[in-house]
Amino acid sequence: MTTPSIITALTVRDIRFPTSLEAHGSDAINDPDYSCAYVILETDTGLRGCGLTFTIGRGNEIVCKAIDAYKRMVVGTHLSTIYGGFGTFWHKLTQDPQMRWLGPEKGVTHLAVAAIINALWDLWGKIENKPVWKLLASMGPEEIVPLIDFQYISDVLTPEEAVEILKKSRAGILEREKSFLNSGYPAYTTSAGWLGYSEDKIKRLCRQAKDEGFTRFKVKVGLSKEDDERRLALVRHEIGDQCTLMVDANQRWDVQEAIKWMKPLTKYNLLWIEEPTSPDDVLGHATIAKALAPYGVGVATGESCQNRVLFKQLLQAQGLNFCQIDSCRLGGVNEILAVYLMAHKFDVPVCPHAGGVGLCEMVIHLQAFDYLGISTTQHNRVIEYVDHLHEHFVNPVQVAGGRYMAPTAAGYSTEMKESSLRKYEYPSGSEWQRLFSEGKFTLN
Ligand SMILES: C[C@H](O)[C@@H](O)CC(=O)C(=O)O
Ligand SMILES: [Mg+2]
Repeated sequence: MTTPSIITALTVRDIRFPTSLEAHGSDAINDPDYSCAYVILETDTGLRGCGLTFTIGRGNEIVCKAIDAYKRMVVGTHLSTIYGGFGTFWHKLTQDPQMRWLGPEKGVTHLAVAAIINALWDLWGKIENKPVWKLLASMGPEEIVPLIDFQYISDVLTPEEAVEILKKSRAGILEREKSFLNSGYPAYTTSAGWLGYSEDKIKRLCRQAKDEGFTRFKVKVGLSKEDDERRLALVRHEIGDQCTLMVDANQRWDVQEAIKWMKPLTKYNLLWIEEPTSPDDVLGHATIAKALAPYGVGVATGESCQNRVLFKQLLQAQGLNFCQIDSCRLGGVNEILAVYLMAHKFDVPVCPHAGGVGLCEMVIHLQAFDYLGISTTQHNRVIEYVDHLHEHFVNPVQVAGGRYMAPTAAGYSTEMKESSLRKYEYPSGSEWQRLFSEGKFTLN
């Protein structure tokens, strides 16, 4: 293969799936149509890198527009400039002296950066003919650390400390890689726990997931105390006392409301309450974590945590017991590595968020590298799995016996099938045209 040398084009496509029709992904706050702003990078040799950032429908067009605004900083750039100084290139995107005003490093512009960075990692894996987890594992500490922008986190983690952590963690990496290739990584499922599902559907999906080997389940809560009690009693009965159960409120409560709401639910032996309050409320999370600790319930958060700086504060304030990085909310792999290293330093396990489209495909690469080269353990760590939309990917995630299998294809597993892109591009795709004609959706 001729190695590409320059990015010649960046295309972005608005891809949406009508998941709200069957309440897939529903929770106390969100009624999602799982969507992605999908980026295709083309190079001078015809090799393509594909990336995405996740949204839940309306507003996806705004993220696509934001990605367009970054085109000028990507198209025409030599790959040696990007991959030879990835942390510097990442900083250039996120600190552009005008685009920065729309953030900084949060919201639509940070989602846009994530999609571009994810596409660049997919391209890098394809150039090196390695899955991204293997690409990362093949890099030494002195290659990993320059990928990261340490601005605003150097009071907690310096490049020198990061090198020391990575050097120490390399011991045994080959044995851990063999173990990962043989037995993958433990998962939990949220697919039985969406808030809009009927009790019969929840029962059926719990049984199905248990038959498939899952022993960890997450259930949505937060709309009605009575409904939460009924649903948790049902799920705990279906899965039995030996299985692990977590709940997720998707930012529904105020701080004291969260504590009051959760106390009676602790009888269901819950591992964590996820997003109990605003993702911006660091001290609120710390108050909830302290109040629920005597009940043995941890706090998990991160899927809406805007950047490494907020994660830094959550870790400093002991506002989370489980760190849930999201492959598209942060600015892609480079920033996520910073959060993994900080979480390791604070001895907080990372359990990636993956409830969306394409997220499962990415987080297995990230969590595999945490196991191989950062925390070096799978203890108290688990990756979320949702059983939606994997059929639209060229290299979909593989899960068996309640465990993710190691991806083997080169890249970041983010490439989608052209047939799916054509069907689900919004609003011109054939599926959307059909849904409009049937009156199931109106063009908003
Ligand atoms: C809107 C999404 O489906 C959200 O509910 C996912 C989530 O919070 C999770 O998977 O955790
Ligand atoms: Mg969640």
